[in-house]
Amino acid sequence: MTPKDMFSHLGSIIASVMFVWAMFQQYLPYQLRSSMEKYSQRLVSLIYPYIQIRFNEFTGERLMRSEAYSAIENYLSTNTSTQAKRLKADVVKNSQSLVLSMDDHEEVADEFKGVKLWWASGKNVSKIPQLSFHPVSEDKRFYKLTFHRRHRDLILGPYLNHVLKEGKAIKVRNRQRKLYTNNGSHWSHVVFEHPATFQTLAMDPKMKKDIIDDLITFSKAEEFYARVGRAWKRGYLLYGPPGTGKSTMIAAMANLLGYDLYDLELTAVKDNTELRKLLIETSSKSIIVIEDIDCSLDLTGQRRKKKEKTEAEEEKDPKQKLDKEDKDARGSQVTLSGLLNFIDGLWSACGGERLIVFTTNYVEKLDPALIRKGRMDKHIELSYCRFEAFKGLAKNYLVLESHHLFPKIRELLEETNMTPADVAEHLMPKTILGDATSSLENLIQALETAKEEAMSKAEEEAKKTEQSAQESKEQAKGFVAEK
Ligand SMILES: Nc1ncnc2c1ncn2[C@@H]1O[C@H](COP(=O)(O)OP(=O)(O)OP(=O)(O)O)[C@@H](O)[C@H]1O
Repeated sequence: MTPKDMFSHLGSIIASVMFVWAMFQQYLPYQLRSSMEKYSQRLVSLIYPYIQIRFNEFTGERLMRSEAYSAIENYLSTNTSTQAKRLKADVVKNSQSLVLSMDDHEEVADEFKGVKLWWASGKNVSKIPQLSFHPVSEDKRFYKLTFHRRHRDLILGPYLNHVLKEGKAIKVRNRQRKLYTNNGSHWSHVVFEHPATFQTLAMDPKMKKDIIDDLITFSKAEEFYARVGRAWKRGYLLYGPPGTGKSTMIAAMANLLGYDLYDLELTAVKDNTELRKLLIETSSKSIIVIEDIDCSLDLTGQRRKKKEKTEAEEEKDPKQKLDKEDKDARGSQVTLSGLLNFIDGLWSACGGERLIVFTTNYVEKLDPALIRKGRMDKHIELSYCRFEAFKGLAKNYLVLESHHLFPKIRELLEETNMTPADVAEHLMPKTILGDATSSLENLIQALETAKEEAMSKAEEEAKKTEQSAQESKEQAKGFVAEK
């Protein structure tokens, strides 16, 4: 039989089937037709070895958009862009990127633990016009999952859990993140769009890797925390001089994990009750940040007095002086024990993962109770810029992996304390046409000046110490002579 004959044969079979189907539709009474359809479906399901599950887009009496449908949509968005031939693209509310999903009546295959299954998207067009106050589409969309019945337990249990979890995680990754700040006992938010990432953060690469690993392990450790009966939280203490990247690192953490940020201004919180209310309102997958914890909180139970801050410290960090004066003027009765209570106890009342990050410029001033392990699990020192961190900055700012001025810079950075913020400032091109060499020369000059200043300061201090030692020696001599 030639292919042409085959097609004409097939054509006549289709024509006969269509004819029988038309007769069936037209002449059989409705009741007989529906019971025939019912029994034929039962017969097919006896022979047909596949199970099908349908997930409708809208469910319930009030026709709410189904969470399962939207999780599946997100889950399939990763598969569809590579497999499906017809895709739909949309900007979903609160999402930061275009979401691709398969178009109606498309099918994609998936595999789970060696088992193959199929997802198909479908649409029933409603024939009856609907009157509803709810945002109901007239087209009823659904996903249909098909799999062999011998894999029933695997698919209905672990696979569907995996799809829902993964789908929700994709949604979280794609959503627009928010930066919350508290105004008294209320949070208000803006869209969080800080460009800092761990890639742009200049620090020792080993230390950086260690922090990234720690964060990722934490974010995937839901089962572990549930098994050992601990609240899913982790505390980080970031300390180091101003301009060493503490705030930048927090932004990089939020970007890495896709978490929201809650910037908690403790001095604006009236008391422990208000603090509890604010913290309970934080959502899961968030980082709660308390910056400059040493200035925000009275570590002894009473507000600190201005004079406690030595002049030298204030000179070193004028921002803190201003902050503190401002805070003293407003006042807050949040106590250390209130904060500790929350960190220890109340976490358990809130589900989901949370990171709490404290920052300080003066770690030695913090009450040991606040930073002991278990409360602040990881202490991270952000320090002056050394050569490894500089290489990161040079790569980001100047797109340079090496340069003949690098050895000189290495030498100077080992001898001089300059913050990454200052180094970065010198690497910024001064003119649009500024080249890398002139930026590096600028930096060398700044480092040499800083080195000279540090040396003359040290000399001055040595002189002062010698002078006061001399004075006390003479005083002692006079005292002995008087006697
Ligand atoms: N390690 C770093 N890598 C890249 N850029 C940095 C780093 N440290 C600081 N910077 C740059 O310097 C600026 C100030 O840094 P940042 O605010 O993160 O410092 P900080 O330690 O939080 O200071 P403060 O204690 O005053 O709040 C940032 O905008 C960032 O561009």
